[in-house]
Amino acid sequence: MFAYDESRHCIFNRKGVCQLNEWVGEDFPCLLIKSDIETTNIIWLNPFAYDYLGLKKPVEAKIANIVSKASLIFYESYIKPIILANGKYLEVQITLISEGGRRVPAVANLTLSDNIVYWAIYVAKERDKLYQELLEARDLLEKKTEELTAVSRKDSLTPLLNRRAAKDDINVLITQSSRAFFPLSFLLLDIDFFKDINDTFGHDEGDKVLVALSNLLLKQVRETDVVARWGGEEFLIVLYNANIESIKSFSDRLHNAIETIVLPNGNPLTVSIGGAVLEQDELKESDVIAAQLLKADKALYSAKDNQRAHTRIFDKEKGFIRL
Ligand SMILES: Nc1nc2c(ncn2[C@@H]2O[C@H](COP(=O)(O)OP(=O)(O)OP(=O)(O)O)[C@@H](O)[C@H]2O)c(=O)[nH]1
Repeated sequence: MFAYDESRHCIFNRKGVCQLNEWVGEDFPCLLIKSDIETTNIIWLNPFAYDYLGLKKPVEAKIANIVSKASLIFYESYIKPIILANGKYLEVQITLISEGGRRVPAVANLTLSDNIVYWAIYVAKERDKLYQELLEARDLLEKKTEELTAVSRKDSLTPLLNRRAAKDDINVLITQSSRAFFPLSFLLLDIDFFKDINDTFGHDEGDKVLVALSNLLLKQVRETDVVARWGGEEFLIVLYNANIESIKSFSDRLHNAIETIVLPNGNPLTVSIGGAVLEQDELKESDVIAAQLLKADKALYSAKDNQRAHTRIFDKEKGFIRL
């Protein structure tokens, strides 16, 4: 048994506890609506809903008047059967037609009791805004992470990879080669008489030479190769799927290209290169990179000891081969 106390706008149950106070609806910052399950006539709205939808009292509207056509079809074909079966449907996305015909995304919670559908509708503008902000923050974070990763992989002076990033990339190539073998060529490249360049033209001019050479190296290699600044005036190039013949044609081209970098005194820049080709059985080494670099370094020293400005390859049978 319920009793309605008009002066307090309250419906009390037998124990005198207030069960429903329709005027409290004024305080809810969402749309509260009651509709008939059969006719879809709107029976009651809270003041927030009246204002938001721009309806006049007494309300003579149906659900069709306050939601989009697509939302109405969705309600009739999908939501209604569910609330008839389960008594409720929570968090459903609908589109409201607000005052002035504006379409507004909203989220509705519906319950069914005594053939009346109780709608609590939250206008999703703020919610969408928050979601949008979250997406933007995530995108920004991803972009910043990418930028940071790129910065942490770069050498501080030149556009080349630093040592650590190069090792990471070379290890990827080594793993691929272990699955289905292809040769990798390790080339250590060292500028000739770089100390003299610094001493004669100054450290800044020396830096410019390092940057010019780095840019040139990037132009000479393929996407799949790795180029890094390995130390002060030493560079590492790992050629993907390259044997001694490949190194020969690559280094011929490279020496010619490097000589187009002209020093302030008019002399061309030259470099010495020491190379080693990774054999399949060397993939078993505990540190494949270190083992190849040791061979390449020996070949580089051999080139430095023999007039510089050329490439030498370490060969375990023939010793050092001048290319
Ligand atoms: N400008 C500049 N110089 C550097 C940088 N890193 C190392 N160097 C210099 O590179 C020079 C290397 O000198 P050396 O090892 O004697 O080699 P080199 O003069 O090229 O002689 P060879 O290799 O035998 O032909 C040193 O003077 C270093 O100070 C750098 O980032 N910028």
